[in-house]
Parts: sequence; C-alpha cells; structure tokens
Amino acid sequence: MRIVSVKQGTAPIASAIANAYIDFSKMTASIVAVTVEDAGGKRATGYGFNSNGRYAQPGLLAERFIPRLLEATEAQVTRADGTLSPEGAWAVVMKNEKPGGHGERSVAVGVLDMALWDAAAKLAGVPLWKLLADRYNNGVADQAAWVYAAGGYYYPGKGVDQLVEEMKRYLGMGYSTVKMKIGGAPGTSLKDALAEDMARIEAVVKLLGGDGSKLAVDVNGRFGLHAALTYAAALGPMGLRWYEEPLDPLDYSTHATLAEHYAPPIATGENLFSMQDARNLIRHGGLRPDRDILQFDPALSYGLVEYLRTLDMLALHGWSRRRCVPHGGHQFALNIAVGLGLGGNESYPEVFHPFGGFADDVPVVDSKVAMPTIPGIGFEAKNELFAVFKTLG
Ligand SMILES: O=C([O-])CC(=O)C(=O)O
Ligand SMILES: [Mg+2]
Repeated sequence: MRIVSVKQGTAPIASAIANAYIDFSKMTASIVAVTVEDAGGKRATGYGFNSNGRYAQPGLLAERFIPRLLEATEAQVTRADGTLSPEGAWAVVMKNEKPGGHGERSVAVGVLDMALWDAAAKLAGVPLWKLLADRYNNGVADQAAWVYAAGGYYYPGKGVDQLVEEMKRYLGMGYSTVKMKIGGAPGTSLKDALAEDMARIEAVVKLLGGDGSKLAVDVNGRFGLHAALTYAAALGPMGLRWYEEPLDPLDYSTHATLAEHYAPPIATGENLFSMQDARNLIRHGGLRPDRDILQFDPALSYGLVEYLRTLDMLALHGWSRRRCVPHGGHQFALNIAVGLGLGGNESYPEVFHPFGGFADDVPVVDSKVAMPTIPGIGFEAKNELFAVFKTLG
C-alpha cells in the first residue's frame, strides 16, 4: 500500500441556527481526499470531513498531519494481509505528538482517519459497515441503525409554533424520536428560562402524544450544577429519552452529583476527544451503564482508530456498545453503528447539510435507516455531499 496523494479544502456549513452555547454563523468543515494504491496498482480515493461543532483545521492538516502521512513508508500503512492499515497510518500521523491536551488536533486527525477507512473499504470492495463487522464484530452487522432527528435549534424569530411544526416534519419523515435545544433563552433569569423551556418542551411532548420518552433535550454544556439541578427537578417527571450535555463536558464530578439527583437517562460525550477523556468520564462521571448514553463522535476525536480503543475501554468497564449513540449525524458514524453494533446514531434532517444526513433514497422507517451496499462509507450515494468532495479535484 502506498499513499499517492492527499488534498484538503475548507467548506462552509454556516447557518443562522444557535444552541445554548454557540451560533453557527461562521462554522466551517475541513474536507480531504486521500488516494491510495495497492501492490497490484489498484487505486482508491477516500474522503473525509469533520463533524459540525468544531471548525476546519487547514493549518494543522497542512503543517503536520498531511506531510507525515505523505512520508509514510509502504510498510507503515500496510497490514500483514497486504490491505490498507488505518491503524498504521494513525501511528504515522501522530508521531511526535505528546499525550494529553488534545485541543483540536483530534479533529484534523479524524478527518484523515475517515478518508483512510473510506479508501480501505473501497479497495476491499465492500461497504465500510461490512468491513468493520467482518474485522471487529465476528462478521455480525445490524440490519439497520436506530436514528433520531436532532434539531429544535434556536433561530431568529422562531417561536413554539415553528418548533412544533419542525418536529412534525421529522415525524412525517419517519422519525419517532426527536431532540431539541434547551437552556438558550437569552438574557433571562434561570426561573424565566426554565418557564420558557418548559413551555417549548410541553408543546413538543404534546405533539408526541404525551410520550416524553420520544423527546431528548440538549443543553450543549451551558449549565452549572445549580441550573442543571433546577432543570432536572422539572424534567424528571417528564420521563424524557435523555437530558444531554447538561454540564461542562470535562467536569466529571459534577456529572456524578447530577446523576445522584436525576434518575432518567443522561447523555454526554460529544466534546470528549480521546479514549483517555472518555475513560475519565466513565471513571469519575457517575454515569449509569444501564441507562446513560455516550455520544463520543469518532469524526471529532481522532477517528475510528481511536474510537475502537474507546470501545475496548468501555468493555473493560462493563459498558455495552449499545449505550453508544455518536454525535454528528454523519454516514461515517452510521457505518460504525451498524458494523459494530452500537445503540444507534444521530441524524440532522434539516441542519448541517450536506454533511449531515445519509445516502439519498434511503428512507427512515420507524426511526431506523438501512445501509447502502456500495463500497466505502457511501458518500457516492449522497449527491450533494459528493459534489463538495469533487471540488478537491
Ligand atoms: O448543536 C450542536 O453543537 C450539535 C449538538 O450538540 C448535537 O448534535 O447534539
Ligand atoms: Mg449535543
């Protein structure tokens, strides 16, 4: 195996939406194309991008990670059976990088990792979910992935009626579980913010036939312990699907305190970018393996090579993979969910296009989505996204 070329670009995913912590008015994503050639001269180009929420990483890619990948020897990127080794490539790009302090280099490495897995599956002539099932899951893949519709963002002039209309559209698309943002009411007291959010939440739960277990709410890490507990007291009786990122993602002991006071599921992890950070959450966050949801996003956190380490760590700590529902609503995590037997995947029916969303013409039925059978991650079956990759030449 030989790395032939690596190209990178930056694509906009800006929009007027906001969560409780940031708006997306200047959001960008890195895109890469990695061309690989096997010993028989067969070439494949894999594509990668970074998940929403972190900006494009052109500097880190150009200065460190792409040059290292281009300098990799054939032996370094080849497995014993002659196939492409994303693990070997990972070790090459991470050479001379100290542990800890992950910053956003995990985002840059994740973009390359995604492209390498896409190329590996294309060279093998199989969809990535199948390659993963065969290599790491005893050949067992799920038939489909459970997906939920994430949205319910704050948007200028958006009131409760528009929020309910948006959620109604998701139900019409085949989703049965939806997610909305909370905790973002600007400039109000905690009491007023809670009253406003409860009105929004109650309107959506009413649309869901009164079934709170079909609604997740997402704070995007905005609350401190007092606000998190105040909301927890109000949300508890509603039996929501989960209460997401109520606290700063790195404040583990405060999660443990919240978990003592809030019995229904808590979800977090989308802003933890390494196996070690994930392990600290598991060790110190007081989360409960029988109900809580782990949202580590392989595209933001050094890619699938690192995510495999995270899954091993979870197994050692007695956590099932079914508790993992990655953040990011992208096809990469969808392949991982199906091929490795996770609990499901996020989906963004109306935001973060064209990076969010799955293959064209694959309908969501009963909140489940099946996988295309084309080789690789499936980008070629998603026209709008593939058009963006084609700009790399
Ligand atoms: O709004 C965001 O940053 C995305 C997010 O939290 C999610 O999809 O769970
Ligand atoms: Mg979130």
